[in-house]
Amino acid sequence: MNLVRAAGPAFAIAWRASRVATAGAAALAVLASAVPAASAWLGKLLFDELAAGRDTGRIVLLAIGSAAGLAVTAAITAVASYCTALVRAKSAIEAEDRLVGAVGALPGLRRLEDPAFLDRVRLAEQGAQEAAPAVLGLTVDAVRTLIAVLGFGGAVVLVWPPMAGLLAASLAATAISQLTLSRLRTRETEAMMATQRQRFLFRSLCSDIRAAKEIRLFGLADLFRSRMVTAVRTATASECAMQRRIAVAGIAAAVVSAVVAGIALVVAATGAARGSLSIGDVTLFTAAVAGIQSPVSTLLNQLGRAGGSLGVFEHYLDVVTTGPDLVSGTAPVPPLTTGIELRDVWFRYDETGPWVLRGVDLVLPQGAAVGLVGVNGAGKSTLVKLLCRFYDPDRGRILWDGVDIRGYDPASLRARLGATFQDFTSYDLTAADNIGIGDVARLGDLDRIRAAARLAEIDPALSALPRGYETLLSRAFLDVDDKAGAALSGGQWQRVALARSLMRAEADLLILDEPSSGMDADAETRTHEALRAHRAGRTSVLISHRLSALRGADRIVVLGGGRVVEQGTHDELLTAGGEYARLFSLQAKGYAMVEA
Ligand SMILES: Nc1ncnc2c1ncn2[C@@H]1O[C@H](COP(=O)(O)OP(=O)(O)OP(=O)(O)O)[C@@H](O)[C@H]1O
Repeated sequence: MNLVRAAGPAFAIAWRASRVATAGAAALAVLASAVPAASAWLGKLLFDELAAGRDTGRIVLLAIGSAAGLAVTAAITAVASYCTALVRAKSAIEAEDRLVGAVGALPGLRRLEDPAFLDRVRLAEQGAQEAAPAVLGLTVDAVRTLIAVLGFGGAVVLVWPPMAGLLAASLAATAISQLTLSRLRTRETEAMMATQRQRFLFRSLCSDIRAAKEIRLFGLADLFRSRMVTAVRTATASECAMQRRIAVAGIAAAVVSAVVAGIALVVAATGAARGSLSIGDVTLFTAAVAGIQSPVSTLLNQLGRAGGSLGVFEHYLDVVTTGPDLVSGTAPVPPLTTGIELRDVWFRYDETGPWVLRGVDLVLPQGAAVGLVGVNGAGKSTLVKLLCRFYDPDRGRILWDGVDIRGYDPASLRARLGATFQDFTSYDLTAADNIGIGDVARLGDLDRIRAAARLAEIDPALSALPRGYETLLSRAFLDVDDKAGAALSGGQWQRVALARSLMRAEADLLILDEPSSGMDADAETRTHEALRAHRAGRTSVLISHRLSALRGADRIVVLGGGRVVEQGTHDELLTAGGEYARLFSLQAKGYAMVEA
């Protein structure tokens, strides 16, 4: 059962997060639960003394004792609540840390592209926050209930034994309804994930600055809003149906409890009228029925909630225990001496999808600058992703100096690469950090950062920012300090991304996927001149649709139909008159027409 599999790890999170607060919350809650029974017993003695009309001093003492019990319960409960809040806050940090760590440790990209896995991560976040406090609350309530049942149960059995059976029946009914509801809640949460995904997608689109221009220009706001509202309506209708079921179950449980309490009162009152029970017995008996019913129904309620939370927590356990999405060796990657070879590499993004690479054979000799060419969708970026080992080929092998890269530790492989991706990231960090994170070990090395920025032709622009390299490249804090941030243009961001990849000056392989697509003609020419000098004698792959940028490459490889269709130097390929020559002359013709 879910509850059993998940309860131990959930409690372990609370325990690891704070032993003192967890133990404190449990001990105090248990202590607080013992006081009402003692208080009720003092109440019984008080009423018996009153009925007998004995010693006033004793009556006062019993009254004070009974009242003090209430005050002590309230004080202990308040401290226990504080400890529980502490456990909740610390467990959330502990669980989130493990969750983010587990997702970040996945070596490949496949799981992160799987919507079902992403839903699971979202559910895991929810489960991570709720499960540990829920289990702690459940444990505390279970002990409390046990004490209350033992404390009050004796009184019930002594006064009228059949009452115990009646109580047990009413509690069993509540237990069944709560457990059914908890299962329903979990199933409901899981079933609504696709709708929720749609809802958040459209909601975030409506306020996303990157989409704002197109949304306004194409008048998409109403379309996206209505799609979001449809998703919200579906989710809300489902939530309302669930709440209706919860309400019906709650009414049924309340009716059963009231009937049982009513029977208890009738039994006690007729017993007292007949003289078989004292007034104290009556107060104790009625207090006992309420004293058992209340904690047991709280426990069952808690059981229902914990069941729901633990059901969701199962997703957390699945995510944090998920195995790596790439099977790898642990050996560190040695420096490249001969070259990298792709041997009959086949690849597709999913098992039923079309093949993107269909038997690529390619050698990237050590020290050679290789240019990669192909029409949109030819598979150039995919090939780069395989070189970085974000995925493994479905067939064939990629060899690093003759050794399959699957035998190496992926982190060690990536430490030997420098790369600018076509869809690079713009980080809300300072200019220095935006470049420095390209080599985390040199994050504070401003000389190195500036050298990389100079190579990418972005140093003057960054130096001129209000706080130079310490300026935050984000508008997130401009409301509190007008010098706190700065916005860069698309081409400037691209140069920052390029500088980031150049931080690893000693990289064994430098990959540049369209590093200058957003730059103006001047900047592009200068950047490619600088890169040409930088790439000389280094192993590099440059992808560019601007074929003139690849002219100086030691080898140009043309991808087509998922294979290498031709390769050679610029001159050799022009002479061959194949695909490259066709593309090159098309571009050259375009420039000639512009000049004419
Ligand atoms: N993450 C992905 N999941 C599924 N299919 C993908 C994914 N990324 C790319 N593809 C598909 O793989 C094919 C090759 O894409 P890729 O990005 O490698 O092409 P490319 O040669 O770099 O194109 P471009 O010149 O437009 O950048 C395309 O048909 C694309 O739809």
